[in-house]
Amino acid sequence: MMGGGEPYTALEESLLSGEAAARRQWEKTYLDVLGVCCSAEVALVERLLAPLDGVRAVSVVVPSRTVVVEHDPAAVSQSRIVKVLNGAGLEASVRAYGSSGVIGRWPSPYIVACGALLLASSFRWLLPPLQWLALGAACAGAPPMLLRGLAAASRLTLDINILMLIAVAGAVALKDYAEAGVIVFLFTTAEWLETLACTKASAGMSSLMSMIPPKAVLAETGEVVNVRDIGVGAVIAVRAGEMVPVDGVVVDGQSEVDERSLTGESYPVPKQPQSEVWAGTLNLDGYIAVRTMALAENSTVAKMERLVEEAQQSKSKTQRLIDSCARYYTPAVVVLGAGVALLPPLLGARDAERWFRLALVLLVSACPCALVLSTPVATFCALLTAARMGVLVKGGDVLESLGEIRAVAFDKTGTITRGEFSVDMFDVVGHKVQMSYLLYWISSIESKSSHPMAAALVEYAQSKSIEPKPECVAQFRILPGEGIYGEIDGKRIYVGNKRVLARGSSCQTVPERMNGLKGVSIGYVICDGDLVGVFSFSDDCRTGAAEAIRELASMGISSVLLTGDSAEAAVHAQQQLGGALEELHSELFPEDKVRLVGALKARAGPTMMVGDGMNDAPALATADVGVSMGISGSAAAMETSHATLMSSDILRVPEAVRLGRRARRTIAVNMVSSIAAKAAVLALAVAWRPVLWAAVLADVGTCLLVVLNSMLLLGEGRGRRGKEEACRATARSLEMRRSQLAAVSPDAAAKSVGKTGGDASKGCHCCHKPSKSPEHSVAIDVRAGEQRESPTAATCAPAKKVEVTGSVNGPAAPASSSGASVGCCPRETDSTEACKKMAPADLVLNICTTFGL
Ligand SMILES: Nc1ncnc2c1ncn2[C@@H]1O[C@H](COP(=O)(O)OP(=O)(O)OP(=O)(O)O)[C@@H](O)[C@H]1O
Ligand SMILES: [Mg+2]
Ligand SMILES: [Zn+2]
Repeated sequence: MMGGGEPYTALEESLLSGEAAARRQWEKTYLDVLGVCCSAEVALVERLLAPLDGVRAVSVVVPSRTVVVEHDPAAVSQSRIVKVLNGAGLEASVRAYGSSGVIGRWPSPYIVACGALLLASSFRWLLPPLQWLALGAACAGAPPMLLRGLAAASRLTLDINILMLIAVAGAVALKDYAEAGVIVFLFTTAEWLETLACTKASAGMSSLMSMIPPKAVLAETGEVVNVRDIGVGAVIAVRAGEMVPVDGVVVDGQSEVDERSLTGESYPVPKQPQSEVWAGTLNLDGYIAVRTMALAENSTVAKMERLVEEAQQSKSKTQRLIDSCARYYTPAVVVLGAGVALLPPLLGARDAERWFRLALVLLVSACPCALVLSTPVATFCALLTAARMGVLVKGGDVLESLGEIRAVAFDKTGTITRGEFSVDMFDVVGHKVQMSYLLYWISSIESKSSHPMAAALVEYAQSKSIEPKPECVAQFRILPGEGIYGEIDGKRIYVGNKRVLARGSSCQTVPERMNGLKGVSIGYVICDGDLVGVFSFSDDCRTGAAEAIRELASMGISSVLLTGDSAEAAVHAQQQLGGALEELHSELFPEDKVRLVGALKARAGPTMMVGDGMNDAPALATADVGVSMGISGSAAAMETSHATLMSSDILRVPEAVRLGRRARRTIAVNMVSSIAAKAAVLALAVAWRPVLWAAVLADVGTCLLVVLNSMLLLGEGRGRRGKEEACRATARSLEMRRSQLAAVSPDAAAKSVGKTGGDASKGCHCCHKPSKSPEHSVAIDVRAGEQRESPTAATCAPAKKVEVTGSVNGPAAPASSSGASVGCCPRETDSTEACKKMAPADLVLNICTTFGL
């Protein structure tokens, strides 16, 4: 965990009184702490808990008023922690497992008493002694403020509670009891309202946090065990309607699983033996037995939780700026306030009371809480929204960078394309080896590689009833950007592209017939220095890839393709995309990708790189925002990236950029309005009359507005999606089933394709618009192994720069009109505009729903 305290290193652990340390069992407790309202209290919470023995890490999530404590229950119990926090008036309680966090709907008795007394005191014009009730109101509402203020003061921190108490004391000193009562009432009520507003945020957070069921059933014995106690390799039973408790592989049964919690897309994903399933996803129908692949604490969803928590801790650029200013600015204003109160009377000014009031107004206005809240609350809400739509963003910094992106570099294999290759052609060259041997060698070596092409080759061999034997392979090596090498049966074998041909064989001429092939990746097999086999692959673009690139273009973001594959394959992808990409770069080594991303950064500005493979990791790290594809993508890419798309839906890329932009705008609005409100109050005080309650209202009011405005980000992307989302989802799940069907029986798939193909020509099956999307039908045709046709439209191309680096056979194919392939459900850009315009109405709506009106 970052920020709140570092985990013990092994060394420190051993330095701890040996035995005790060894027996330590860390556990995480989630606490609802209603008293946390400002960043000032974060320091307080940390100072309170960190010194306790047995507490390893403390993290405070301000927007959802959650404190996460990692502690050893044997050394310090949950109730002890709660007691310590409540001792400082922080109103802490342990969050029950799976509960939705803060529930306090009703105002505390202090607020009620304060309000009632204040109301009664307003009749003082009838009965003057009633004015004392206002003093009573101030006293009734003050205890929680007083407790927190004292706790902060005793630790030499200056917080909002102290400032407010000074203001109340000042009002009392001026014998203005009504004002004192109003200040206390406004302050406590605003805090309560803020807590209510935060319920939404914390509900969102716990819906992320507590998806994993606490218990699981062992398949063999039927025994119910704690999820934490399940080891790797155990087989657990998951019945219909249950959550999958641990990441694993299905070993028995068949079912459909809703992976929305991870991918943000809710449609049933079919699972059968060998399919991977993830913790936190919902088994919809059917029984499956799952062999676990990770401990519960290492499951993907647990990693996600940790990331969202950590993202809260890592401060963004804007936030750091505010923090560093706040440090100087609060003491400066206290000094200034004292000066304003004392100097003019000392210099002989007549109106001492006015100056004193002015000083109090200055002090209250000095509270930076709205400004300090303006970034973290917005960041938190945006991160939560991102996570819910299946984009895991690792921190506020990344979110801010997302909003600045001017160029996107896409990897080809597995990012723009599906990464599901099919072998179109496989031929033996020469008479040195037989086909069956060749296939046996290749599939054995390839089964040690994780490249998408490897899977296709292994499958191809298996379809010819040849079983790979990876255990017979020696000296296996990956040659980045080229292919692989391995030794089997005493033969030294290279498999890969043209470069491998140059490396491994003396004959460097490409066989005659290979020159005619266009739009496919070609592979070579070299055995002991001789070319012995050639094969060709094809791979299709993902649905939505063209749409995503066009959407980026409409946002003023240019897209380029970086691939390790051949120029022909790059051009083929560009054709399938309808010429949407601005530049193509092919036959790249990993370091070329890094260089090109750097060049793009220098030329176009902040750059995003989207990739999936091992060879993308350095480029991902170089980009301003590196986005890795999918949970099933390469682990290295996921580690080095700044954000991960949990699903393979590439349309999330423009959506994430849009979210980043919205977040930046929200933060700017928050900051400007919180500064403007203070400035207005100060101007009013100087020009007219210092009104203390107005200053308090401006302070707590802007705090509340900042929170509510930030929460608009929680709804981002919801209304706009809906129907079209459902439409795309069904289309995709149909497609998936079809491809599964194709794997089992190509005939059946072809039939089903024929049917849908017919539909596609008439219109989209769900929105009934005439389908103009060649992308749609082509994808299907290719799947079924029918005649492939490129989706080039009849309209001629707009002048677009298509730059192809690397060698190309023949001139680059003309880019087809990018306007031609409109998906069946175009994303309504107009409705996005409408959404933006609705913001003020949204705010009202948000306030109403938040307070249950
Ligand atoms: N396991 C393998 N089997 C056969 N060929 C391979 C293998 N690994 C790599 N190659 C060859 O090397 C080329 C470059 O591989 P690399 O991993 O750098 O890029 P890629 O993943 O194909 O493309 P992209 O960069 O778009 O993801 C591939 O196009 C392929 O021709
Ligand atoms: Mg790749
Ligand atoms: Zn404040």
